[in-house]
Amino acid sequence: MNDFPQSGRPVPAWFTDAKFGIFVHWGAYSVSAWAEPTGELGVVDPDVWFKHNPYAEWYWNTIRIEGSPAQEHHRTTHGGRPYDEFLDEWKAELFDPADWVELFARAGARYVVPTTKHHDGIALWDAPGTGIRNTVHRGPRRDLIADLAAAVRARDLRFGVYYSGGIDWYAGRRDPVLHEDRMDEGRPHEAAYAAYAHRQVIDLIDRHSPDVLWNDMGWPRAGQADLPELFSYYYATVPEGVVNDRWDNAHADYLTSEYEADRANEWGACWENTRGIGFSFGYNQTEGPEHLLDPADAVRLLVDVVSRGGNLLLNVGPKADGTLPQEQRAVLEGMASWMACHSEAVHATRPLESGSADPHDGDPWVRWTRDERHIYAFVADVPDEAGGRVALKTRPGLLDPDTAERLDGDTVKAEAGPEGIHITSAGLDTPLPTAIRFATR
Ligand SMILES: C[C@@H]1N[C@H](CNC(=O)c2cc3ccccc3[nH]2)[C@@H](O)[C@H](O)[C@@H]1O
Repeated sequence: MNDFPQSGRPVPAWFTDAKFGIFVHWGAYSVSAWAEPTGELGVVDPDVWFKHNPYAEWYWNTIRIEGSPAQEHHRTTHGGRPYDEFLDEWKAELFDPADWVELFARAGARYVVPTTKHHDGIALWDAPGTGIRNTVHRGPRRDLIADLAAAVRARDLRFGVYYSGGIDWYAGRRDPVLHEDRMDEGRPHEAAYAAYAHRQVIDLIDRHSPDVLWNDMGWPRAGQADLPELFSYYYATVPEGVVNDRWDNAHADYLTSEYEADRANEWGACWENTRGIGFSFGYNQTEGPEHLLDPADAVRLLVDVVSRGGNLLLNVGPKADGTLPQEQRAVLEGMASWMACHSEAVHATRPLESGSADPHDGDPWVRWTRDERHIYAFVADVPDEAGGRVALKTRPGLLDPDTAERLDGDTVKAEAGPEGIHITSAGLDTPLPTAIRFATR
């Protein structure tokens, strides 16, 4: 958990209003595309995590752990050959950034954040200091970041960059990380690496003026004294830019949580929860439907996060050929269908004042958002035997029952009740939430 106050700089309204972003983890690890679907970060026993890492983007680390199933898989499937060869095998021959971005936009995403350099040190652009170990000179032979940035901005979405400043198993020349207690041993802190990383982040700023600087796993100690200058340069270049909280407590415009880890960061003016659609960020071919969110799960996650004042950064892990896995597309398509009539209850809303209306888990499932003139109740899983009738606990006088309207157009009846508002409407017995709009008194 971060034990420092957020920067105090007001978070730009575009970020607080955005509510929903798409993370993209794409790399040489998308060729191996293999991990054990062990479970969620923050739920899996840390003693189990690294040897049975569900993050397919950690493949190079996991195959170097003696006795790991990934090591056995790498031996039997890839003959134990060097990880670096996956960069040359990665062709991205079907990469169509406009197709990706159209789906992201329809799903309701307002920003997109691709990995520019993950822990394996392979850059998805012609990054300074990388020589030919990047996707411009090998494998795809394409500046994947520039191509995606152009498509994102052409669709009027915001563009951010993920950069693994804290871990670089190549430039950092580090042994595998075996346990979270020894995570720091896997991190390079030398001045040479710090200068290398600093120069690359400056290059990304110069090339793309990214709206989000999403660093991961901290920053090399030898370079931390230079971070204030880096952030000043960033804000001078991108006045509405936002910086996340993973710079070793140096600075943050907003805090992040990941799956169930660091959930204590979910407070304050704005925060962001990130996770994959399954248990991995990089594409993992071993994941089946039982490991993935379905559209209702994804919508409920988004609504719950937004109702508590956060953003959701939901990840897609493209295949090596540049296509989005069909099962991940299906989740975003489901979100797009729902968002078509629910966007107003999500984007640019705020949480309700605490105590004015109760969220509820179970049957029914209830969450709330508001804007200047309306309050939105999201309802799901209303038991059938209740005949579609559900009591919403609200502060007396908060809502005008006569103004109730379902955003999907179906009919709803509302009347004042002893604990707030009673609504009666058919078809609320599904896991997919339905929003009911009320005018505020
Ligand atoms: C977005 C996500 N961020 C991860 C950073 N890792 C952690 O924050 C982390 C790993 C871990 C393992 C045990 C206990 C805590 C941990 N945090 C990366 O390691 C992932 O590959 C991915 O990029």
